[in-house]
Amino acid sequence: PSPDQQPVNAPGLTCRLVCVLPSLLSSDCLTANIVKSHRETCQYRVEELQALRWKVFSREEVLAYQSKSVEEMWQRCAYRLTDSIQYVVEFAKRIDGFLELSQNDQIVLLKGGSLEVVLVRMCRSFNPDNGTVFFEGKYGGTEVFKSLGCNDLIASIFEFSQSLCALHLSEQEVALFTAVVLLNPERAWLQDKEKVARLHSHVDVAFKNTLQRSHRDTVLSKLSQKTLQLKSLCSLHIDRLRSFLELRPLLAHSLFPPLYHELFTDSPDAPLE
Ligand SMILES: N#Cc1cc2c(cc1C(F)(C(F)(F)F)C(F)(F)F)CC[C@H]1N(C(=O)[C@H]3CC[C@H](C(=O)O)CC3)CC[C@@]21S(=O)(=O)c1ccc(F)cc1
Repeated sequence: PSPDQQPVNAPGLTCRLVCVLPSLLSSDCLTANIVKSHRETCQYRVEELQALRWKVFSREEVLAYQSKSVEEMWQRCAYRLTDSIQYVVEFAKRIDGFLELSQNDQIVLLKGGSLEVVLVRMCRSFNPDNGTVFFEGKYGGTEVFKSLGCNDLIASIFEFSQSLCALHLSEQEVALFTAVVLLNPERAWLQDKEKVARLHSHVDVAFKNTLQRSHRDTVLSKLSQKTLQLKSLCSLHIDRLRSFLELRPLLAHSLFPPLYHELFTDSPDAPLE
């Protein structure tokens, strides 16, 4: 309301509105930016993934996967993961404020959070009705990944997807949750932690506003548990990957894409583009 129109008897209300309004506007703009960035940078649309749920691997196809070598199966997954992570890098770059962070902090956030974002995005390609995930064109259960030799990690990943699906997150909620996961100011080695914390809190407020408007506040507390599970999943991944690589020190460099090395091993080579 312009000054001459404002009701004389409610200066406090008008002032509060004027004070709150810009942050609501900016939080809605940030929400719109994050949801748009998410839609533009997922590999598959959720409608496509749901339409393909009937395409399940046959017994023969599962056996074929199980007869592959450990190396070949890790290589296939590593390439798919590297591919997905490149989409996550693009998602991050489109979030308002991310490119204003220092190059170092952009890389620190992506090294620490890209796998977590991929694991959240995975719930979109997971079918909770039969516990299968979309992989190389069809849906398969944990048995498809048997030759990886890390059944506990695979089982935990499937359980995580199953529990995330139980929250029935909308695309908007997945978008905002992955942005919150990515912009984590607690990542080690951040140069300007305060700047990341400000960006994180803007996204957090936008997420909370969105959830409150759709009466989904209960989801927030459940999602904070999910971030703890993500952390343990990722350390389990590094743990299994390290033991896999220790057995094959020479093979590793030829087996995995450079970006995979840059993100998941302490090797100094292959700068993150
Ligand atoms: N190398 C790998 C690797 C690769 C992947 C995951 C885990 C690992 C590990 F490492 C782990 F967990 F340790 F990191 C594992 F399990 F292999 F060890 C989970 C996310 C998966 N993923 C997806 O689900 C994408 C997410 C984005 C989505 C989109 O954008 O639309 C498309 C589908 C990308 C790679 C992929 S995968 O498809 O190879 C896959 C592998 C194992 C599994 F049990 C289920 C799936």
